[in-house]
Amino acid sequence: MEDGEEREWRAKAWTYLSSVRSLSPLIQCITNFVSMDLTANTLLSAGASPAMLHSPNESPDFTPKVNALYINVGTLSDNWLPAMELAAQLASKLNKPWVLDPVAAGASRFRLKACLDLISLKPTVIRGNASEIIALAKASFPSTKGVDSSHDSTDAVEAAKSLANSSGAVVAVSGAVDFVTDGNRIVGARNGVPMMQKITATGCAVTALIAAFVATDPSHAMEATASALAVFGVAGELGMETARGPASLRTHLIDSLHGLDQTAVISGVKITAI
Ligand SMILES: Nc1ncnc2c1ncn2[C@@H]1O[C@H](COP(=O)(O)OP(=O)(O)O)[C@@H](O)[C@H]1O
Ligand SMILES: Cc1ncsc1CCOP(=O)(O)O
Ligand SMILES: [Mg+2]
Repeated sequence: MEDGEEREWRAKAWTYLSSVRSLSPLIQCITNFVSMDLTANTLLSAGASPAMLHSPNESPDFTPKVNALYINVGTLSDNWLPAMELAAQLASKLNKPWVLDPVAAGASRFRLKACLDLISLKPTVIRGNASEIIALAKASFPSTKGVDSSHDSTDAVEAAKSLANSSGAVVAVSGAVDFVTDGNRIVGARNGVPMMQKITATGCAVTALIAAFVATDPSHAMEATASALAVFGVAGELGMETARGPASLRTHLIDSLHGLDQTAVISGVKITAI
């Protein structure tokens, strides 16, 4: 039987999705080439307004207008890093929420240092898979195979707490259970289906969705983050009912996210305190 706290989380998740739909927050995405399409479509289907603008020449004009910034280092190259740093600096200075996806953080020294430098610019939320969060917490190379995790999310709970405490960010570790912590509290979202790991960029897309949820309520980043992860998971579960494999799940997930109603969210979201 569900307790009052679980019920509150279900209602909260629906409130966040409804706010994204009614406010349609503008999300600046500086993200990797692999994920651009799925990320933009995920944001659109949730009701947000994505803009993949990454030139350092336009961030001074554009970043002040956005509701949140999303930075993802997936296909990092030398010339993109200054653009990411400039946008992050602007967002921090303007008190706008910004969210980091540290793709493959432990795969190379360049990537690890880039992620740690970005974290020094005070992201509101960091969302990675277990291997990425462990690499960042240990600040050690080499510790990640590539973009896919070689750890379970439960292996990274202590690393997530430690990274949240050292960075001041809310930290989310995705996996079979998505854990979210501010360094003090921890909650777990038990939504989603394993097949979501077989679609490239679902992690990138859910981090962008976190940015949209946080944009509607920047002072409750932990609640918004857990809600975004659970809602994306519910969309995955519903999409899986008619999907035949990863390719059709990708389509059905986007359709389900767009069509989620109050009953589906209230009955589907599974968030509990750990
Ligand atoms: N075993 C699983 N069961 C259910 N959902 C999962 C599972 N693994 C990943 N997911 C979901 O897939 C999405 C991407 O997570 P993940 O694969 O961990 O990120 P990344 O793509 O960055 O490695 C998240 O929404 C997560 O909740
Ligand atoms: C395959 C790949 N290579 C560089 S970025 C990228 C996409 C990673 O997406 P995700 O972290 O969501 O699986
Ligand atoms: Mg990833």
